[in-house]
Amino acid sequence: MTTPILEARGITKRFGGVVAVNDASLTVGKGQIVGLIGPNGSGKSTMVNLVAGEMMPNEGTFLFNGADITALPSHRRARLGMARSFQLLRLFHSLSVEDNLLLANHMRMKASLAASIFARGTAREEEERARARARELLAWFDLQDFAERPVSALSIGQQRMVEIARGMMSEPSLFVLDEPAAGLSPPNVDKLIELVRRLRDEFGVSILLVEHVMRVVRDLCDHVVVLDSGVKIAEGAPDAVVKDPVVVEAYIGTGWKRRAQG
Ligand SMILES: Nc1ncnc2c1ncn2[C@@H]1O[C@H](COP(=O)(O)OP(=O)(O)OP(=O)(O)O)[C@@H](O)[C@H]1O
Repeated sequence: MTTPILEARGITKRFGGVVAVNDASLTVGKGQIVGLIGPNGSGKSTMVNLVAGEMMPNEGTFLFNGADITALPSHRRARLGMARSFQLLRLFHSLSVEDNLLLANHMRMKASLAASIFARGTAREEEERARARARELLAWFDLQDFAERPVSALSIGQQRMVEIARGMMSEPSLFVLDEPAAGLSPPNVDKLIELVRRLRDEFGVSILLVEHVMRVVRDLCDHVVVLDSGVKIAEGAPDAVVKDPVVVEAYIGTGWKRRAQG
């Protein structure tokens, strides 16, 4: 295991009587792609929201690069180097692709406006730097021909790329991807796999990946954590984890063991 970039230790989150995440721990090593899987309602989205700081756990600790970030809200975590994508894309559909990237940067700047202006020159210089970075990223994502088009004119596969490109504007060291393959056609799933691998290899971004599409998990992940009813029931290498009887039973939920035992 490489040095951890993210450690979730003993995380519990309750919603009234529902324990959505129950004393769960996971670690993402620097440069790793770690998968978070589990049946519907097992607590994956809740864990992602907790990691991103959009909600607070009832118990447990989050460490980012060894520092305790448990009490930090999402914008502070973003400034430390965390980005996330959303299951339901959060793009501005009537704005151009490039403006979506610039707006992400603008919102981040606003959170630390004075600091960024005094430390890094004028707002105009900052804006120009952001535009150059947006163009570089759009080229990297092979979206340069769509820069001026409204997001609404793009396919769902392209929109997912735009959302990931937008997250990359802040030069994150950890990217949390929430079901990036949902709704994609098989060729677009292939493209996504290739792109996520390149994100890690070329930018050195560590990735926490929530995904239902097992091909993506098996192809990409160095390590997989499985939740069921909020509890971590297994973790390990993807090929071993998907064959683990405990995991199979959690997914099919029909007690195949009972049948096997007669
Ligand atoms: N805001 C909330 N208020 C009350 N209960 C919630 C809330 N968010 C999630 N839950 C409950 O917590 C449990 C875990 O839900 P969560 O959405 O995290 O699961 P999931 O693994 O992401 O599911 P899916 O794969 O369907 O997206 C479920 O029982 C869900 O109903």
